[in-house]
Amino acid sequence: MAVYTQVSAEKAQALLRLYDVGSLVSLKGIAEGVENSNFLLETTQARFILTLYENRVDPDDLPYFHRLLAHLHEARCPVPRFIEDRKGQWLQDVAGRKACLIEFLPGISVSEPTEARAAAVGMALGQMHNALKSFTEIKPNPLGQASWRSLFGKCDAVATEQFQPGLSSRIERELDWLDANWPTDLPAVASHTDLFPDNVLFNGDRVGGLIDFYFACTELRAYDLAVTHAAWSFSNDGGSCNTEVGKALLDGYASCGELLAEERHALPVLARGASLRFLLTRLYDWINTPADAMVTRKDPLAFLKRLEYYSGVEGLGLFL
Ligand SMILES: Nc1ncnc2c1ncn2[C@@H]1O[C@H](COP(=O)(O)OP(=O)(O)OP(=O)(O)O)[C@@H](O)[C@H]1O
Ligand SMILES: N[C@@H](CCO)C(=O)O
Repeated sequence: MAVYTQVSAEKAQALLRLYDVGSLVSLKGIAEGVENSNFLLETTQARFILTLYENRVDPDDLPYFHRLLAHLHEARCPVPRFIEDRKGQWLQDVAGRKACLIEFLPGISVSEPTEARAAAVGMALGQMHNALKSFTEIKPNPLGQASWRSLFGKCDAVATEQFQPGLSSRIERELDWLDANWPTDLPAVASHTDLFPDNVLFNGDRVGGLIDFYFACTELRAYDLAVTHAAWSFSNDGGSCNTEVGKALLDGYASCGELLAEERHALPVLARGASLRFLLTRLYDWINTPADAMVTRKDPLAFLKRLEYYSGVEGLGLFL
């Protein structure tokens, strides 16, 4: 349940008095998500998402996310807008947290992607990267390739071995391999870097919303595509790869965005990197989140399985 900070009806009413969006009808905590506290807030005029930023989002990064979403909205990409109050303020203080009122986008997130939906997501990602060519602000990726060794260093060695014997040496080998093979000269653009199925809202097979931009940063755009491939083309546990879904995603991307031959060539390496990134962040969270915490811990091994798949012969064939 991702409601870490409670918001009373009185506090929500006081917040809404700053805006010109009607008065409070209902306020419900949203169970999905693990990073922030999210509420579905309905007024006499419309529905909104009220997000309170918890410890994992640096408030200093919020203006970047605001400018990024404004740019994408201007370019007609399906992203939610931050709502401004009567004074033009979009950032508020609610219950001791930085908070924003955000446009509600209708749609459902899917748990079993089809080829049609994977193609639509690929197209939406390609369109987004195109639109962001004119967004020139640079924000380094705090979870980029250069950070993975030190992130692994923060995962307790004993707990890692207890989690799965041999995992430490497998990760060490992969870190070395990625250091030696990581591409550096590919096009970079502001990227989502976490476009998992739970961050895409569909109306039928049409993408109605791309949400949760709080990992957005400047990255190799083909890495963003590789993350999306790793997130969409496997069963949740990583045990099986749906090659047709993966192909539909890549074809959708190439039809709307730009995929240079050297970017396609680098995808096997980037997909291994993407798998290691989520293996490491999930491992770190697994070790450091108490088993009885309110948050559901995500399985790191689901991304070890993806890593092994991408490292094998079958994995290479995915991107030809
Ligand atoms: N703009 C929006 N329109 C409609 N629903 C939304 C919107 N933003 C968020 N939601 C709903 O709230 C849920 C949680 O949002 P989000 O994924 O941003 O949470 P989070 O805690 O920041 O993220 P995560 O744990 O996925 O990193 C989503 O799964 C979705 O159901
Ligand atoms: N998408 C991430 C969670 C943080 O956004 C994961 O599945 O590990």
